[in-house]
Amino acid sequence: MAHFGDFQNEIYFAGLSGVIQKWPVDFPTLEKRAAEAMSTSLLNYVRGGCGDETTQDRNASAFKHWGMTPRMMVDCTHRHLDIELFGLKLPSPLFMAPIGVTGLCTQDEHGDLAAAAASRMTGVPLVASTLSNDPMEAVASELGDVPGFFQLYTPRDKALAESLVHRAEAAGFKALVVTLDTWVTGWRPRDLNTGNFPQLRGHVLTNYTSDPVFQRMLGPAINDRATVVQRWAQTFGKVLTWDDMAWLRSITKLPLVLKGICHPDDAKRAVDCGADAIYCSNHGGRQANGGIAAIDHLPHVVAAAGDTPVLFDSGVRSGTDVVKALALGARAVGIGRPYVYGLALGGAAGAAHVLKCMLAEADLLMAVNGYPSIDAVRREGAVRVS
Ligand SMILES: Cc1cc2nc3c(=O)[nH]c(=O)nc-3n(C[C@H](O)[C@H](O)[C@H](O)COP(=O)(O)O)c2cc1C
Ligand SMILES: O=C(O)C(=O)c1ccccc1
Repeated sequence: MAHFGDFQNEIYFAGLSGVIQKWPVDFPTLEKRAAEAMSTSLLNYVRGGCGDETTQDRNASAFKHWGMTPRMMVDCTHRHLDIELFGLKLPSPLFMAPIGVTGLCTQDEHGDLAAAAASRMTGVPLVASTLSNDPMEAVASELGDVPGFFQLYTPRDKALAESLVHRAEAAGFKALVVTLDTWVTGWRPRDLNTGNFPQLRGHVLTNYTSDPVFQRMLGPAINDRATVVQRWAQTFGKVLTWDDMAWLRSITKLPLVLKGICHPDDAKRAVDCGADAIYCSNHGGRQANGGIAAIDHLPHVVAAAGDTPVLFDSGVRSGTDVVKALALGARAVGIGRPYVYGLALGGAAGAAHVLKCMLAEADLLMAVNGYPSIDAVRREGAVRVS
């Protein structure tokens, strides 16, 4: 696995000496280039959010309202970006958020394997989505020695839910991330106007069709796409309440992470119910419109979570954003759309490039800010500017 110093050599020092990267190093150019490479329908699905996209726009722009203060006369020759999470030592605080259509984002439609390969190339853990073109076992094996986490969309059928979780454990995933905010899809005008929902066209359902419980539910109809989609839609989104926590806790020994928590009281409740980590996120502004930016929720969620680690995503577009989220208390920081655009442009290598740029920028910012470690970043914090 490459070291950050290598990423600095590969991207930053190479740039200083006149080497031009194959793919952009900044998000706006990356998105523009990816938009040229992707089909309109896939681009709409990935880029879009809910309603008039106010929440989604706020997610990214709110990072500008947080500022950090540099410290001088600190030896930052060597920075330490490693973190501990679930007893695992991770080389950096970055992770890849679960994205249900990564499978469709490469030419060969094996984008889930490409995302896993990018994880292996960079050491940045992947949270593998339930919605996948390749079975989770294949994704896990592509990760090599880099730990991966499995994201669960909890089916209404409990036997199916338990089967997916047991498969994730057997495949070697190191944590279970249960997404709470998407038992039903948000109001997404771009997709509604074009009738474009990849899952409802039979894509990314391989974790279901490869599952023995789902196969039993369907019988011979497992080979009939229309029936698969219909049964999937019937079972997709269990309405979870706090009463389900005991059941969720009972079906796995893996660390349990609750994704989609934005309210401090929900964070407290999650900790009381035995969650091992809180994942503060508003699903990249794709579920509930009219909300405040996820990064503005983060400090309150962190305060409420106490010693329980808080993961964060939604709106992270640069290494600077990564450092700000850490300064506001996140233990680990996830990115969504940026690595998907990398995948669309250059497969595994393209996604790895995006991750390397994030890490190289974050590392360099820590160097010039006089923050030698993540502890130092957290200690210095970030302040809200009007
Ligand atoms: C195209 C797309 C598909 C997504 N699919 C999933 C998913 O399958 N499971 C999940 O928990 N979150 C999913 N998300 C939400 C991401 O995990 C993450 O919360 C969000 O993308 C972070 O925001 P960002 O894209 O602004 O970085 C998806 C997001 C996008 C853009
Ligand atoms: O597109 C998404 O954000 C997503 O996660 C999803 C998953 C299943 C159904 C609808 C949306």
